[in-house]
Amino acid sequence: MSGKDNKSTECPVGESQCAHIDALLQLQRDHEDLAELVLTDPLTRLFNYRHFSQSLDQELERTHRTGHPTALIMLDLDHFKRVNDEWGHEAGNQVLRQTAELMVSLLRKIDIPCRYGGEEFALILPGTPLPRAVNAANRLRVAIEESPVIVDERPLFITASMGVDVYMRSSHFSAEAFVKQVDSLLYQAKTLGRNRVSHPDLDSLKPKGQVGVEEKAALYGSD
Ligand SMILES: Nc1nc2c(ncn2[C@@H]2O[C@H](COP(=O)(O)OP(=O)(O)OP(=O)(O)O)[C@@H](O)[C@H]2O)c(=O)[nH]1
Repeated sequence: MSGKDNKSTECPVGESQCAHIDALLQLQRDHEDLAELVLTDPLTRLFNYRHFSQSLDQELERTHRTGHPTALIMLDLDHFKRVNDEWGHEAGNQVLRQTAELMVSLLRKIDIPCRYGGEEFALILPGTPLPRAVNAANRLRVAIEESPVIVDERPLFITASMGVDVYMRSSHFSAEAFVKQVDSLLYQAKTLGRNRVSHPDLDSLKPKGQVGVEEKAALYGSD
């Protein structure tokens, strides 16, 4: 701790044990705990819908400012109702927690994994072109498929379906419309048989005519 920090926790009346400072530090801890509670989902410890909504707005604004694309993955566990029905609600909760842990371990520190609701997750990947987001989604899909949850010493296998798309500086629609678009790709993944990642075809995304350097980087990455 620096001398400056020490000074900030000195007792205002010069006593070695200071009730005022203790109370202030406790208040600060309570405030941090509350802030975390407001923004996180208690079951999975991922960010909750409120934080997702705020972060997506911020990241899309950043995309407009900097030109760096924002990718969004919407993920839904497959046949989760069956898991609950056949293995019990607590086993279902265990699956949700393990899926969240896999997300955190496979994503970058700057990515924003959120529990969107129920068995649906939303992952914001700042500064990520579409092919990289699709790779990340597929890595996660395979990890989920290959990591059964152990319940009473028995393996419970689960799979996930995902939709992925990217928001670019040239995208002029709302965050809500973006989520809806990615959600419909997720729906497509479900109807195509589940345990898959649906995304726009890169060729169909190609802008007509000359492709700008920035747009090219957003679509394909800069390397
Ligand atoms: N254990 C547990 N179950 C949950 C939680 N939140 C939602 N669910 C369950 O998730 C299930 C979702 O079921 P559906 O929406 O029918 O979807 P599904 O069975 O996954 O089917 P598809 O999405 O079409 O593959 C329901 O049974 C909900 O009760 C939770 O926090 N814990």
